[in-house]
Amino acid sequence: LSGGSVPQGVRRVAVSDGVRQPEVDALINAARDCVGVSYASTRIDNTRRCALFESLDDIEPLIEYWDEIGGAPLLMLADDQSWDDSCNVTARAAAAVDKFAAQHALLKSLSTRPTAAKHVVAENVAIDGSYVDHGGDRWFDTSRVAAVDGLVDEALSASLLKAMRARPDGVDKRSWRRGALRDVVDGESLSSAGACWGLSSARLKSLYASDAVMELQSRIVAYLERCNDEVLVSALPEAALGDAVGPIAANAPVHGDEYGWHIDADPMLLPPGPFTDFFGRAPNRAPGCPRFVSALVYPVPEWQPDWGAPTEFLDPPTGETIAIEPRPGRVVFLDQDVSHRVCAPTAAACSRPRYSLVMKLVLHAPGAVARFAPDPPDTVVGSARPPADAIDAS
Ligand SMILES: O=C(O)CCC(=O)C(=O)O
Ligand SMILES: [Fe+2]
Repeated sequence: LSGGSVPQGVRRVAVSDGVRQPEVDALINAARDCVGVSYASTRIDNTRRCALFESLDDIEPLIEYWDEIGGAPLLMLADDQSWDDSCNVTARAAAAVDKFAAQHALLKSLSTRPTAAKHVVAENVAIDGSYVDHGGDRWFDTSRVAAVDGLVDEALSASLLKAMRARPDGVDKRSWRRGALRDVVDGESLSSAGACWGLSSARLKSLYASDAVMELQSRIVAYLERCNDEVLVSALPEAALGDAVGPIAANAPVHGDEYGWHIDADPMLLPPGPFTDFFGRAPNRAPGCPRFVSALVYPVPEWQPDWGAPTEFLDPPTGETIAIEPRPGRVVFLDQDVSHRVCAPTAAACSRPRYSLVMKLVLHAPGAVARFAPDPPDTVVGSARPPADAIDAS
């Protein structure tokens, strides 16, 4: 423990190098105002931006206070012990960081099973291009949407449909309800992107635990592991958007429904919480930062082309759109910050719902951008066509 001895009545706070000195000063002021204790700072090594407070029983009020005064995302941790000179504060901080991650399922990897399933990347689209400034770097960024066929076979489709209590010929009103929670994030608030048949959160919870969904998830993870040298795939944790946005969603659009554009989530727009405290706030696809990806499946036994109901994607700068056809066995991967919408089935589909199941994933690739489709994309929509200077730079 560096910094030597401190005066009576003063405790220490250990801060990692990622926290600049003005922030350390602000933190000490906040602690004085909120906890009523004088802190002296000492530096520690940790790759996370974090601050560990000596002998502090309850850090929650300080975290709330920090958010209220608009402090930047910072992992604030409390050590219930006081530190004597033999105390290895760096190791104590590392243990506290790991404990926090485990508590909030921030880096919990999903299980994977090797599968024989052959897959084909049927659509590989770049959309919504723009320059991004982050952490002193500037780059041309595009979102990706990819349709992968063959990951889901007929047997898995059938068991997914069963687990969803989904009847192919019409919505089963004992399990499905109108205007069920639509887990979309519009700017900062949850909003409705159209009334849709959906499942209650209790049903979604048991659906998420079903063998069929676990099998689907493990195939998706196996695919993502094949796409990346090194990747940790986790389910969207409650720590990111609260318990209103779970790791799974289910939809049953029928003819006559209307839907608006929405995004599933944007890591740059997350509310303050354990997720942002731990990872900070970074644009989706920033290298080394969490990538929010949805994996969408259509577990329908058959779907005729004239029944319609594609998932549509929007390029906001140009207004161009691209439609991806629903197909049994297809998995559509999309960046969660891409604007998209459900299209209702045509009259030809009669009362048949075009079911979809959405898995919300967070991909972590150390130092890199986690991938879910090969580079380069096959289709480039609207603003995703790189400007000449972006090509020059690469
Ligand atoms: O079913 C679809 O086409 C898309 C569903 C969707 O975007 C969602 O549930 O967030
Ligand atoms: Fe969505």
